[in-house]
Amino acid sequence: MAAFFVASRLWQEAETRIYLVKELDRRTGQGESAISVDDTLKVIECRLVFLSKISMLQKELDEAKKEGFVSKIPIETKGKDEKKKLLAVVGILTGFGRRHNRDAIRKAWMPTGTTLKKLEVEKGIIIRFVIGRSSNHGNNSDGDISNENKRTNDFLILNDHVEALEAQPVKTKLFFIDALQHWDAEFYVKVNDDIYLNIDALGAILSNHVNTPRAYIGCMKSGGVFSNPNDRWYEPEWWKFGDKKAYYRHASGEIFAVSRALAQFISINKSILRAYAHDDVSVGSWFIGLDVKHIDEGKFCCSSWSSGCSSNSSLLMHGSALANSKPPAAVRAGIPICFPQFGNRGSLEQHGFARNKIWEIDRNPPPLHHNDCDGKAFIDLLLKPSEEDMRVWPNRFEFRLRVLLTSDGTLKLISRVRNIGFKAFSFSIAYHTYFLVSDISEVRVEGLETLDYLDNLHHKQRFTEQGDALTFETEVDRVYISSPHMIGVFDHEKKRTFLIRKEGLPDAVVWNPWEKKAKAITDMADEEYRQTICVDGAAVERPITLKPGEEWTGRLELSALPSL
Ligand SMILES: O=P(O)(O)OC[C@H]1O[C@@H](O)[C@H](O)[C@@H](O)[C@@H]1O
Repeated sequence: MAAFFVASRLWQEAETRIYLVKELDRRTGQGESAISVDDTLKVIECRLVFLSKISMLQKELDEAKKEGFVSKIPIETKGKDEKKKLLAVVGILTGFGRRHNRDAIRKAWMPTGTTLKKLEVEKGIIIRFVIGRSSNHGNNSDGDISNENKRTNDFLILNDHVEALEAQPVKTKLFFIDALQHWDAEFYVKVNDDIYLNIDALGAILSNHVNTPRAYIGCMKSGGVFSNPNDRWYEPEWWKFGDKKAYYRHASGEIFAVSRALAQFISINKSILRAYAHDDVSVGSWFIGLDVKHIDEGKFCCSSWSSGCSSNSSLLMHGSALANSKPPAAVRAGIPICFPQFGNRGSLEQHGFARNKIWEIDRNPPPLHHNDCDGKAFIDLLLKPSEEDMRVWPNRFEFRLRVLLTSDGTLKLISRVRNIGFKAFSFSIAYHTYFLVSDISEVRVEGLETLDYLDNLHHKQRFTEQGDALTFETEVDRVYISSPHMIGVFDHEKKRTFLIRKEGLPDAVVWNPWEKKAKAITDMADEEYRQTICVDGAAVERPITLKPGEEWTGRLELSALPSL
């Protein structure tokens, strides 16, 4: 075979040489060429080598395409340059049972309707909820999303993706691929559907990195791999992470951005990119070995008041409140539990008796939902009615409260009230949460716009909130009815947002006593009303009724994030 190749090559060369000599003579009319025949042969040799290299490369390219290493779709450049490139596509990964979260996000930070379009045109930022299909295509869940989208027009539906909790890494991958196909942007940003985002600030951060090649921006972390199946972040393939079981550097999953080049890399290599149990770790793994610029952006460190995003974040514990309070007595600080009555809506003492009691430690609580076990630091408390309580409120109950601090700094309070008596009873409840703010005039509460509220300062009359967001210039004491699951308390001066997430607590109480009332409150210094805002997850307007043996659960989650 090799001999045949050499012989035929020599024959070709001899033939070419004779042809060339004749051709050169003809063109120059001279007996000798200005370029020697040998030189010309070198040029031809070169050309032949090039041609064969090109054909080899073409073959390799075809193979690579088959393997999925390179895109099969030619990258269109024509036409796209004429359009202005977008700054970012923000995908909020959501699910079928998450309608409340979406509504809360629409109310809290995501523009809707024409404002969404305006954001796109003026700031080059596209925002969409990202969702797949149900396993049983066309069922109610898909129909509900289609209907919601007809109204809101703010979804990116991944038709090739089947929704499942464990499929989040694949969904994140598909988001990048789909978003890239739809929009040509500098960055593609993935966010969870339970975070608060300041769009302007996001735009500013991303604009700073437009010229950074292959940027991967997020709250960068590494740390130990969770190898215990009971951990929320359990990684079944923990053994792949070496003896030290430590993650490589990756951006925390709540929010992170990748530049267009990285999104393209993901799109091209989709079939060979490995998905681990969680999307943040998976994305980090895809970039190992690439020349990627990991940008640690502290402002992306959401939901964490422990990991540097807000060093002095805390719930309100005024010095004066602590100094003056002597248990058992209500503290106007922290999170007193108002139970079984809210305010003076009943015959009991103001806010019920639970906040004035010493609760016992519950050493053996009945099991909780696994999502309520994701913190290493927690305490279980138990309140049972005393004889004195039974005299004023003759209902037999057990109130179990788990107070839990998750590893990402979220404070969770999970209440379970069980009727252990023989007759039904009704109760109201509020987590009377005191937040520490820089100055009440710098504070804005979002998520309550357009809602109806009962105004405690006007005989509990019903009004409708008119403003875009709630700001404070005077005393406020209101119960907002049927409020969203998520409410944001913004502190402009501190550039910090408290995020309140609640379940089983349809109402939200907002209270600031203002100057005059503050002076009358013994455990609040005269000026402390300025640093105080209470926003409570509550069930007030419609008390909760429990029949014998029934149990009610209510959850409150508080996190502090930097307002970008
Ligand atoms: O002084 P207390 O009993 O702790 O209550 C403080 C305030 O708590 C709020 O939740 C009520 O809506 C207000 O009416 C009340 O004044």
